[in-house]
Amino acid sequence: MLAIRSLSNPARHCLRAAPRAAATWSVSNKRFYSQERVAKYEGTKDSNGNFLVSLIEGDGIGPEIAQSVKDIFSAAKTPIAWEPIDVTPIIKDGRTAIPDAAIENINKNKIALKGPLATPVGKGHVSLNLTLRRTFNLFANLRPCRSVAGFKTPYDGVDTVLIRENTEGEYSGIEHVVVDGVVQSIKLITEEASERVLRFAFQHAESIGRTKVRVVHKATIMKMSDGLFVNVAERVAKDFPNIEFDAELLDNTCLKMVTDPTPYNDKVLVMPNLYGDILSDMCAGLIGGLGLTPSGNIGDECSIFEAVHGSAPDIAGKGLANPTALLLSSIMMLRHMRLNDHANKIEKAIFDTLAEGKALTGDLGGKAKTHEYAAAIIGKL
Ligand SMILES: NC(=O)C1=CN([C@@H]2O[C@H](COP(=O)(O)OP(=O)(O)OC[C@H]3O[C@@H](n4cnc5c(N)ncnc54)[C@H](O)[C@@H]3O)[C@@H](O)[C@H]2O)C=CC1
Ligand SMILES: O=C(O)CCC(=O)C(=O)O
Repeated sequence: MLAIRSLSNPARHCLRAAPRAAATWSVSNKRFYSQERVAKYEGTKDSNGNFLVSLIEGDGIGPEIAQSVKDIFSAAKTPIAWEPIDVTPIIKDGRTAIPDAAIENINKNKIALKGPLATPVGKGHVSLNLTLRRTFNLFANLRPCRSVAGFKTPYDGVDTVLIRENTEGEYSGIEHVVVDGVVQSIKLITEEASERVLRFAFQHAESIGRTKVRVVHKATIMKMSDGLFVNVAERVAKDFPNIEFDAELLDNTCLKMVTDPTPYNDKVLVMPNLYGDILSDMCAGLIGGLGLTPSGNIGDECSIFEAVHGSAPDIAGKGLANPTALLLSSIMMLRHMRLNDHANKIEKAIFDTLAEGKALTGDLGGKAKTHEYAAAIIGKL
């Protein structure tokens, strides 16, 4: 019997908020969301007609790579006005929370760009990255990963698209001590959150012209939690007859991807939270590292774009960081805002700079400092 009284406040809240998940293990036919359910951006503008975007510079290398984005956007005359916000955590009702002013700002602008936020290991405040995703119900984490033309790695032609459930699963943060020396961490999977991210995955496949969706899971072991995720996937797939659907065990996916990732180039992969976190770092390794991979946290009301990587404390403050991942995240953001011409222009300058290879940062084998690489991109706009 689960000792709910011994749980922390957030854990009690989560369990109470999800009674259906605990009680219902078979999948009903109920539709939570229509097929047309897609995140839409309707932005706010300042008096100069620029779109207002909330900016969280983040920790470690965050301010350095955010500076590159600001410089390049400014040089490219992108119609964006940044509103810097402070997400230093506060304690509200006994839980770690984002300050009200930051929440109001993101709710107003509907869109944010975020640098990495550091989380203490094994102690201290809960992850602010996860708190932001939950606060704004950013249910899908879209993580594309594509080989950079002209930059050679052992893998050619990688083009994976990974979608990660972003609000629950192994990252629900429900943990407690059962007795001394025994702790329990709960993986919470709900039919509702599974359906919304799975539906998003099928819709995304359609929107980018991919004909296959593959769910990645371990329902052989986690029969109820991953089993529910896979069951919902099978049901949602029926609404997308033009998309081929199948399922694969996570360990098999890892093996196959590091052997030859190209068979994944025609698919959208969708999976529970933790698997997506790990697999997306692995994909980054295939194309040259974390300095290159972007992501978008997509919700119905707001969306927050960020690099896949963290705060890189080992290189922070030295001007060595590669800003490409945050830059490509900001390109995803511009496309989400339907500013495609601006996105295309900056993206071309980034890829031309990488292909030329004269001003690469250290992680890509070059000697350029962050600002020198950014200057090279500006020179190609
Ligand atoms: N979404 C987020 O904000 C994330 C935050 N984190 C946080 O970041 C902190 C550090 O975590 P780590 O495990 O060290 O992972 P990390 O992603 O910060 O760094 C891993 C390795 O990749 C390198 N790297 C990462 N980004 C780079 C870039 N842009 N340019 C060049 N090299 C780069 C680092 O130098 C390091 O060697 C932790 O506090 C963690 O909680 C970690 C992952 C995601
Ligand atoms: O919040 C963190 O500390 C890391 C989270 C993370 O790696 C991610 O979810 O992308």
